Amino acid sequence: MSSNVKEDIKWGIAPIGWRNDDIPSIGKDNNLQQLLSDIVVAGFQGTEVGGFFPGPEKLNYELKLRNLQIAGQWFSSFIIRDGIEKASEAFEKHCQYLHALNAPIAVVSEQTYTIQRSDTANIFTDKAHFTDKEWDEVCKGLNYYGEIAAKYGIKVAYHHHMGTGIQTKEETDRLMANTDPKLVGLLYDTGHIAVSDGDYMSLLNDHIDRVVHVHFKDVRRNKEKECREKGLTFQDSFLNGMFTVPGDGDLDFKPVFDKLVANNYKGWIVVEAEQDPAKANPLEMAQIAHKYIQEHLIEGK
Ligand SMILES: O=C1C[C@@H](O)[C@H](O)[C@@H](O)C1=O
Ligand SMILES: [Co+2]
Repeated sequence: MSSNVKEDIKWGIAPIGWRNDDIPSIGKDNNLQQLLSDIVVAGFQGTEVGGFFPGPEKLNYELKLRNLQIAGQWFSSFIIRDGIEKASEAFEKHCQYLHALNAPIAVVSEQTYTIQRSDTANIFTDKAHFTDKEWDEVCKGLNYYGEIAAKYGIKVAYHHHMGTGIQTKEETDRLMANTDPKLVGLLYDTGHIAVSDGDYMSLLNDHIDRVVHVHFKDVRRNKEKECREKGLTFQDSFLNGMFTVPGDGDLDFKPVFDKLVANNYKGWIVVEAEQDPAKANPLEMAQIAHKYIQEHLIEGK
């Protein structure tokens, strides 16, 4: 059965185009009210929580004024570094915050050993790796996160991510094979898998039944090539324009969207494109994405 596109799929855009959690100085003048109002102007239904967002009371107030919803929030997990018990305590607080926002998704990434915030590591060659014992610990911990999240009516969406121990399709296959489908879902991020592996359809095709959340991140392949040749860090790569919004880069989102719809995907698709807001006006980028989605993906469905 296919999705009913209008009812089953919600469209969001992430704060990362306005302000970047990994480099707080980027876009620091874009405040919450401005960001949320831009999202409404561009025509999206919601967003994810950014690192600078306030507590639930103030945030719910600002969201209600604009009829916006929260899809979820990134959680930096340290199961390997801190052990399952301590990591789970932090995760439970995360779920309580999401629950107060009525948000359905906890985006999880195991950040032990990640190089995504390094000032020197080459994002294309220096990624993290886990030992077999660490893999077992992460999978066990993620299953436990799934149980915690379920108490709050929330789903765990695991985010494969450049620079981390779970980046490639092969690594994501291993994660999916060793976690419980009822407890751990997959966040499919087009941009991360396209830069990691080149091919971005195989991951979706093989794990479509586990996908509970989606990030639409486009890639400028010429910029990616330049960044790869220079051996840049993750931050320098996105500041040099490696990522952009759908419709502005080289990925084809049509087969991705068609696959999701054909498989009866129900949930959020969040546009997420980290760039330098001083070079790429966030509202203009949001409008480009919205136009592309309407004209190339939704129309005719
Ligand atoms: O989902 C994401 C959250 C960001 O903080 C991260 O660095 C970005 O690349 C991403 O895909
Ligand atoms: Co993402």
